[in-house]
Amino acid sequence: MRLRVDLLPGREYPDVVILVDVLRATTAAPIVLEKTGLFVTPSLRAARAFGSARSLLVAGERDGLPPEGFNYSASPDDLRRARFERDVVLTTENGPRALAQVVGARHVLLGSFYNARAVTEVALRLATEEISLVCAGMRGEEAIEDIVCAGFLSRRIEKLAPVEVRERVRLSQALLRAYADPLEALAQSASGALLMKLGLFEDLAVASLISHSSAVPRLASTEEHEGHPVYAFEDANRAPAVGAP
Ligand SMILES: O=C(O)[C@H](CS(=O)(=O)O)OP(=O)(O)O
Ligand SMILES: [Mg+2]
Repeated sequence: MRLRVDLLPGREYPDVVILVDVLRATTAAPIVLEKTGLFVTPSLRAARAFGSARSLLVAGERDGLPPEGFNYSASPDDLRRARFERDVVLTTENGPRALAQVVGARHVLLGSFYNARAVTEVALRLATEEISLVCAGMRGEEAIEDIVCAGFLSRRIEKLAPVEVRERVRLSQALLRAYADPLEALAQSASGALLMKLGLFEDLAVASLISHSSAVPRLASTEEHEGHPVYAFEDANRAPAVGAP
């Protein structure tokens, strides 16, 4: 089994992808999915239209803040406290765009520090040839927090199973070692700086918590809404096993 890290999305993915967008999409996703159904889209327009067509709650951000008319922001701290009466459609700037680049993989999972143990175990259960940890990045550039998290997840996977490791796995693990803890890495990242400027330090604190959720968002289906993709997720830890009767 091969283990790879991509600092940004950008190739064909044959088997299992763990998409990593620590600040904040793939931290928010398991938090929502623990409580209700989850859809993700890169498009603000599609989020609004799909949300109103299906009577969903709309969550997300642009420039770190919830767009007008949204029920929730992308804040993991707020979402942890929320009680959802309906399913949620989430749109953020980087994670959903990165998602659009990995949907060809056999299995697409969303991972972060927050669901680290669960997502690595599910990835190992599903994979037959390769696990790719794909960092979402920020506005097309590499993001420290995603690479450090990829280092963390790859180290866990290496402890759990024999894997053939590609060079960038070592690179991500070296970056992981450069920080005393995940929170320090998050605080030094561009996304972290933006969120702290907005007074959202608690989001960094929540995003650096390790294995607080056993929810593993797995891409279940994709549909078009007004010309934009909308991705439906299920919890791989609750859905029936692949191939089960
Ligand atoms: O959740 C977010 O706020 C980020 C945008 S930023 O990096 O904080 O500006 O979106 P994401 O898609 O989760 O990277
Ligand atoms: Mg991000």
